[in-house]
Amino acid sequence: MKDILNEIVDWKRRENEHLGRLFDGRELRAMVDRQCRDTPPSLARAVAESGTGIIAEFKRKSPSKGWIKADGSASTIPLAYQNAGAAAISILTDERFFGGRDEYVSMARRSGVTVPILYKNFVVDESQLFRARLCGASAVLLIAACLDMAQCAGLMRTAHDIGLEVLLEMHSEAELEYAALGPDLCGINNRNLGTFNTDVATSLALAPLLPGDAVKVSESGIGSADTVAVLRQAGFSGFLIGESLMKAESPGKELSDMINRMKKQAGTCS
Ligand SMILES: O=P(O)(O)OC[C@@H](O)[C@@H](O)c1c[nH]c2ccccc12
Repeated sequence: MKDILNEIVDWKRRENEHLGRLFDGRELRAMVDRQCRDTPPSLARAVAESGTGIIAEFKRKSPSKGWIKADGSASTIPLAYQNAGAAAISILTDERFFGGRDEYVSMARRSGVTVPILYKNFVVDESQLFRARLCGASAVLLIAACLDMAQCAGLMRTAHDIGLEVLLEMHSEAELEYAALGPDLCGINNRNLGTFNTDVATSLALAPLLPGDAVKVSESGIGSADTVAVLRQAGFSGFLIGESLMKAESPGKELSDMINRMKKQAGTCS
């Protein structure tokens, strides 16, 4: 089977080259310096301090599932997530594989989303960081499997320089060494990006090996309040949830039902 991650990263490099002909990195950086004087809301704080810890994802399509919600609107769904109690929103901005766009972040902001927004893409080049900041994101995802340690450290430095936080995604014990770079949040992806299969056991196995003071986020394959409870018990304070919400007729309502179940469970425990 062809490794999907390799295919995506190859494409990303070509796409960056093409986009770089329209605006090069230096121009984008100058635009950031001129236009972005605000301090975006902190994803790490939102996750650590919110009651739910849920980062609800706007994802219209995926390589494993195809179209999940082709007509899903970035002007209504992220805001519905926020109203349902999401701590933060994740927005897929890759177009070819996930049906996303940078504009979806600005559309969500314009619709009234004030919680932190995670810019979700396969970042391999700093021009993507500038684009993330320009469209209104608070944080970017960096994926250990796409970057060597030096590249990852460099991108993290640039992200911090322009006021973005970093959620660093890891998937295997070998990748945990990247956590020493000091990201704002440490993510464990339950999905193998080679095959796209998910298994929450990945988070449970790796959590004890992460630095004790890391803000820990479990990503992918989370579909119920029970799973969130198990992950919370294992030390996670953030839960990145996409498909199980997006495939519902009303993603906002689905999230609100899940949060109600979480609250009921917390009530029975105390
Ligand atoms: O839809 P799910 O299984 O709830 O997963 C959400 C999110 O974790 C997933 O979209 C994701 C995690 N890391 C990524 C990296 C790139 C693209 C997508 C992802």
